Amino acid sequence: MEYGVLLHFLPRDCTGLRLWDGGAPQAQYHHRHFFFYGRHRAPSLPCVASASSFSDCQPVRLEQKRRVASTRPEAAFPWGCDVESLESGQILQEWLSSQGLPPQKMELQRVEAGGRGLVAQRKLRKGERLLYVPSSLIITTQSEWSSPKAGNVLQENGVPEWPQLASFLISEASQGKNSPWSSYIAALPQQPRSILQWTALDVDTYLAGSSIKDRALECIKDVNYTYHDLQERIFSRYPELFPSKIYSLESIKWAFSILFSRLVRLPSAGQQLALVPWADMLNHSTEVNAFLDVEASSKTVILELDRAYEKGEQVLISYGKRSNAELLLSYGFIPAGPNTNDFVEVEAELDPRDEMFTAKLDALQAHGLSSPQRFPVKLTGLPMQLLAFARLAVSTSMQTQYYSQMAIAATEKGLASNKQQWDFDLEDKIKAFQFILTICEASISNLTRFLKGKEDLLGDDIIHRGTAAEIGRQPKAELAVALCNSERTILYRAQHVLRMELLELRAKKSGSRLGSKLNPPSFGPLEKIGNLFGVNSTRFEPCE
Ligand SMILES: C[S@@+](CC[C@H](N)C(=O)[O-])C[C@H]1O[C@@H](n2cnc3c(N)ncnc32)[C@H](O)[C@@H]1O
Repeated sequence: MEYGVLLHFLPRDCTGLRLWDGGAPQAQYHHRHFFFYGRHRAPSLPCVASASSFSDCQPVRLEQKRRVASTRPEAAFPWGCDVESLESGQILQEWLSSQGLPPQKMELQRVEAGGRGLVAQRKLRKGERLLYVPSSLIITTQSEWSSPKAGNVLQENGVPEWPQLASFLISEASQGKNSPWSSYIAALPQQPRSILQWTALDVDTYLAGSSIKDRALECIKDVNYTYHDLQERIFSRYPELFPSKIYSLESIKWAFSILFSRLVRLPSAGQQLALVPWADMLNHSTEVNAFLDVEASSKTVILELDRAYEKGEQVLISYGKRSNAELLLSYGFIPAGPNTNDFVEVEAELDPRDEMFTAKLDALQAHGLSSPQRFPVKLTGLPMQLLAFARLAVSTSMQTQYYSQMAIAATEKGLASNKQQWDFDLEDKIKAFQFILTICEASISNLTRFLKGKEDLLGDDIIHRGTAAEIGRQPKAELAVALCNSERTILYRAQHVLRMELLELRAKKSGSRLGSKLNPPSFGPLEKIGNLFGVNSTRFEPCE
């Protein structure tokens, strides 16, 4: 995963689509940038308030919740099904079989977390290959439109893949039974669970405590901008092909939510983006490493199992190495249990009262960074880049030539080329660790304040629940609480490590032997994923 991606995990590229090449080379559920013509050209949107207009971390009041509930939009289109509908799934499977999908070893069933999922009908071996969805049954930008003229207009106007695929879905959905994809579309949820189903007020209300709030608002805004761009440049110019009643903001949001939560990238097909019917009924697990891809010999989409399954067990795949916040944004859920890919973004900034502020800022900007700058604190460790930034921020040196070295070390590239950077003065090291501890503690306070405010709304017990079973039905407040709890867990771990580190450093400074007597920290139920911050392990690690 690119470092830059972690800092701006919905990367913006105003020239059009920029895809996020995250994680492993295998196929991943692919939620990335779909921006059409660039937000600067877009009209301002009354339905989406700007991030800065929202207050931070206000306790949520019941009246506010009622207001949110009463403004929730009704589905403005007749297609799709209830998120738990097995009947439409059955019809889908029959249609797929008639079109060449071979007999399956999994069956669509209701599952505890995730609505519907694919369940093994017999014992499945590790390494076994499943699915074999023929290429004629997958949707890509190359798929033929039932209304070829509409498809051609988008191609001729250079509309990027994401808005093209979204328009394809709407076009086919609007054809009803006349579309060859009608059985697929009928089995898609009418209310897919991405962040696009949240209003800006929902985000402001429920994600006020989380580092993800601004990203969520940006994401909603971006889809709004994309809709307005499409409307202005395509739909309004060809109203007979793109009637405004059908190509509405609501249907664009539905289509993007479907893409957010179901689109995959197929590595062996030149990284092609695709919707793969049937395969997209598989739910995600943070603990598996199985992905979809095209099998060269059969030219079909397959899943190779990375573990065995018993009959009746739900088969799971990986949507990629996603943090809980990313899973909430794209897929609308928070996984149960620890997620080793989880991280929370913290914001580090230079002190504007520092007399060397301008020189330090210049050094950062010369290397593509800024102040404030966001860094991902992962469940598995703190980023070394953050330590480099902290070192620059607390440096009392007037020697500006060192600033550049520190700024380089705060970037992904600089880290590899400068291994000597951590040999800095003990006093500066203490200050740098204290700087990071203060940032983490400020975020912890923010989250704690938010979670306390939520108690009124959710009842005392909910703060301690947050399991997949409870959040299976996805009330927004519960998702927000689960997210804030997971973010706070990461920050508590970081806080613990930093405090231990500071104790050691201060002991070293005062010549005491205390440092050598410290025990490795214990993380209770999270111990399962390893003593990640034990004294011998790396506490700071490079961002991937
Ligand atoms: C690719 S679809 C999977 C099929 C989906 N369950 C269905 O019935 O259409 C992705 C969606 O499934 C749900 N999902 C997947 N994995 C999940 C999990 N581990 N926990 C809760 N929901 C999950 C989320 O709503 C997500 O947006």
